[in-house]
Amino acid sequence: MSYAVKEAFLTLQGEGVQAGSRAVFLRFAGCNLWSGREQDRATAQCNFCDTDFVGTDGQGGGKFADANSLADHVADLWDANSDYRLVVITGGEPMLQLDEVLIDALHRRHFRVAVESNGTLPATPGIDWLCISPKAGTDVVQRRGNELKLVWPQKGIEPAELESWDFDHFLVQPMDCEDVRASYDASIALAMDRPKWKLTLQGHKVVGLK
Ligand SMILES: C[S@@+](CC[C@H](N)C(=O)[O-])C[C@H]1O[C@@H](n2cnc3c(N)ncnc32)[C@H](O)[C@@H]1O
Ligand SMILES: Nc1nc2[nH]cc(C(=O)O)c2c(=O)[nH]1
Ligand code: SF4
Ligand SMILES: [Mg+2]
Repeated sequence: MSYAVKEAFLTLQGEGVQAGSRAVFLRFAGCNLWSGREQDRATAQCNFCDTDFVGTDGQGGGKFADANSLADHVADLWDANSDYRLVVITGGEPMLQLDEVLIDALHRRHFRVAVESNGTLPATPGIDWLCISPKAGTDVVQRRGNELKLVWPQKGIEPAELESWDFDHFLVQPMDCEDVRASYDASIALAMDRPKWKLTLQGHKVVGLK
């Protein structure tokens, strides 16, 4: 299978329980909840996205003919430092393209494979670290993983109803928007109110990383 990659780059994971970890980010093009066009944002199923995932024109992006060529590209970005290899596969929605052939190819190159997904598609087997971030009004079929990351506030989601899902960590992440102070306050209130939830911040934005 071929893969459409918006961008791929080396950075530190900015979000969630693995925040601070050196990682190659592999951002697939395309999403099933928004076209990525600004004129469609208001009517999209997910309308607060902070990411450009349209096309294959970003840094380190392109079309890759097969899993081995894409896994080689990821390994090149990691460079000579060989231990603790981590790739974070995101998007867009990575489950539209991620298959077991690619996961196997990354494992053969000694990567741990982390994935960020909206949970509306079943997770591909073989993922080492799965983060699911539910979106209001969507049918989340993937209710098991390592971390559940709720962007907050979102009308139409009740945190209490997510607490029976099978995750090791329940995280609340302030929505980046015009009134980010209000998102901080709402997220602090949730974590103070419901001790199952931990506050996570988008650290890469604070320190100026991609
Ligand atoms: C761009 S999404 C790509 C992966 C997948 N489509 C998803 O939504 O989980 C990566 C992460 O950024 C989060 N995110 C997107 N827009 C955000 C915003 N405005 N503020 C905070 N987090 C945001 C998503 O919820 C998700 O956890
Ligand atoms: N540094 C950094 N960490 C991230 N964690 C999740 C991200 C994403 O866009 O999926 C992201 C991102 O875009 N950059
Ligand atoms: S599901 Fe993820 S990639 Fe798609 S629009 Fe929402 S935040 Fe962006
Ligand atoms: Mg991001």
